[in-house]
Amino acid sequence: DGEVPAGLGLTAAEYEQLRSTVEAHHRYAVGAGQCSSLLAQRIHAPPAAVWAIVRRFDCPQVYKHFIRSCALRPDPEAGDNLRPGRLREVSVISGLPASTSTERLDLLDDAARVFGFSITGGEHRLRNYRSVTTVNELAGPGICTVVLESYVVDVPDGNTEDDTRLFADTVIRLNLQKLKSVAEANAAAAAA
Ligand SMILES: C[C@H](/C=C/[C@]1(O)[C@@]2(C)CO[C@]1(C)CC(=O)C2)CC(=O)O
Repeated sequence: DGEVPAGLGLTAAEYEQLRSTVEAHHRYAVGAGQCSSLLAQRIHAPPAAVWAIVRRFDCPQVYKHFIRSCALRPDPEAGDNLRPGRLREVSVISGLPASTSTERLDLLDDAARVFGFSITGGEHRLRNYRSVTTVNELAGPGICTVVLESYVVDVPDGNTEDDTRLFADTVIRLNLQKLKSVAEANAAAAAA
């Protein structure tokens, strides 16, 4: 399908560079009563520097809003290593329709720069939330990294699909903007 998803903020030529990544990592079997979305964030920092932030399953608060604390569940075999299956306990700031979240690391591929996690529990309304984030280099003048983040989630009873997507998209868009700020500030400091 040659179409370019609307609302990504990418040109057709840019999307062509990302199409294989989208098809490999950002496609879901979206069931009845679920919704899914794909967001993109352009970042003027090297992909390796952006990936170094995204890959930190143990401290998402570096680039996410609303998080009060995050603690990895101890894993005697893994120690400090981040590997699929690892769990984290997130607590969020007050004022949201949520208080805690238990999340599982699904994917951490340093070579392909693919990160994925699922929400397995907690006090919130996003059931069966699963997301994948990829960090991609865009060819072209100057350094440009495009982060793609997608998810699939159950639509809670009483909510519409559009409301659920708008809520999750809004949180993710804010997180991606913070990731951009942090990564670009780090790159500027490194260049100084
Ligand atoms: C949408 C998702 C996060 C959602 C939350 O982390 C939570 C799991 C608890 O607080 C939230 C910030 C909002 C909410 O209601 C459910 C984005 C992400 O973590 O990458």
